[in-house]
Amino acid sequence: MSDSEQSGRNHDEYRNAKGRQRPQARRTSDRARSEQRPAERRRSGDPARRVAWDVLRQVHDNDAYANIAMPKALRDNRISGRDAAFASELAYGTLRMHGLYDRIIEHAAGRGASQIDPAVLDTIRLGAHQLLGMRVPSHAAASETVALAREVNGAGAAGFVNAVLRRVSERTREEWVAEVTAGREPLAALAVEHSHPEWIVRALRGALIGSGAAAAENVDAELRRLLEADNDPADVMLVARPHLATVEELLDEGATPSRLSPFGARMSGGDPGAIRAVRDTRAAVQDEGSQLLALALASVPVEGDQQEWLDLCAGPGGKAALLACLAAEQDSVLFVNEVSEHRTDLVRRTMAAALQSGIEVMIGTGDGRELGAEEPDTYDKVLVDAPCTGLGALRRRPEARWRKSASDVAGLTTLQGELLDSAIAATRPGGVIGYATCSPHTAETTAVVADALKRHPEVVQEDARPYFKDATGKQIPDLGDGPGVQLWPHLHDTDAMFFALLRKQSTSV
Ligand SMILES: C[S@@+](CC[C@H](N)C(=O)[O-])C[C@H]1O[C@@H](n2cnc3c(N)ncnc32)[C@H](O)[C@@H]1O
Repeated sequence: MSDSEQSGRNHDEYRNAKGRQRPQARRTSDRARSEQRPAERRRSGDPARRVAWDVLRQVHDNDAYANIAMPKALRDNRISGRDAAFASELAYGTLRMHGLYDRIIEHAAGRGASQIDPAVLDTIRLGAHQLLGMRVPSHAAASETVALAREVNGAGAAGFVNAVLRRVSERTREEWVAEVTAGREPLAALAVEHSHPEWIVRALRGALIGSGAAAAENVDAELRRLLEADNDPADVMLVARPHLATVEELLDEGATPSRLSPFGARMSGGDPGAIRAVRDTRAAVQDEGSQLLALALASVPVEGDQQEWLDLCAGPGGKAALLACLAAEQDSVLFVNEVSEHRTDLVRRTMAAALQSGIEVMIGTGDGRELGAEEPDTYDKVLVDAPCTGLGALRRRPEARWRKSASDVAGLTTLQGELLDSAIAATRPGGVIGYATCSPHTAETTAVVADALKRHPEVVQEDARPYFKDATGKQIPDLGDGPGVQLWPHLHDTDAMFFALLRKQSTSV
């Protein structure tokens, strides 16, 4: 990227693009509520359950993301404190677990889930989660959900909801699991019990073995732990961006120190947006795995001063912001590229404090697949945090598992390979490439890297494990057989991030 291209991309084009892109049309989430008659609204008496139902409908009807829809719904309905925590657990837990609940509901209702009106099915799912996944007393779970059904589904549907929930409440969760998994093949049974699509369970099992996190004799126990971790709501992790904020600032706000990242802090409750350092982007929400990846790439030795680093596909910029701060520490500069103008805009917002503090960052929009040909042999370090299925972050995105399909993988691996080719071309001899995914699927991780190594004899893979240190400087355990690193929710309490370290040889082979 030349300076003139940079200034064009950074300022004028950015402003033009921003001017053209109007905000998305407002979601119609409140439609059902506003259509209700006041008398009906009063009868519901439980705004928290209603909010949970609204969020489920937005997710299933409008493809909304629950963790974006929920805070807005809570704000709009002025729900806070324990009620907000209840509504969130109810909606997120239901979204995660409805793979299991639907099988139970089918038994209890005597018909397939697809034969139940989707809005009614969501109400029953909420009731099932209260009965089987939360400590809500049975009578309250049933009566409050039937009241909700009366409000949102109508009196006729409420009778059906009542009958189904009464049957659901007749057995414990363990008894239901035994009932609905009976006769299924072991992985299919595990998929139902832990509410994951079966193709994902198979992919995770393959990844546990492929990365060395499990062997044939213990893989099923490890897989079970992993699936349980996916269903366990993860604490919010924060990063104090170096030189912009301190971990102490976050601890003063009630966070606790993180175990792995020296810049991390853990929040077990509360709203990260209420923290000043987060609001002004000196700190941010960022999984520890992502922090470790950026720290690892920053710490890999590459000869030469005043280096140029590149984040090839950077939106929304979480790793780029950390890398930019770490680059500045080494008197180096980060170049940031992202294909989507909207996401480049997000990168700028993520980077606001870094940019204001004078940290030099060059931000541009372009197809990362072309950048290697445009700027060959240029960068000292290149990060490819590739678009992927996101199977490593299922614990953070309640609905994500149901939105992916096995057929998504092939298209993504082609793009991942092309981005990696371009990153290799853009790296100067002697420089390094960090290839990362937020998925442990071996087709997206080791297979993409192995194929790239076949195409590029000028590149060798190095052991990335020595660069993964905890907050005290000790080697992090259980990183797999190497040379790539695979993190796991059940082993590291991080998202299942993958990282491979490649070095372009100084002389061509
Ligand atoms: C996994 S995300 C990166 C996350 C980012 N590193 C962070 O920590 O915030 C992958 C990004 O790649 C971008 N992308 C997809 N195709 C691309 C391409 N051909 N060139 C550049 N970026 C691309 C996507 O828009 C997305 O923002």
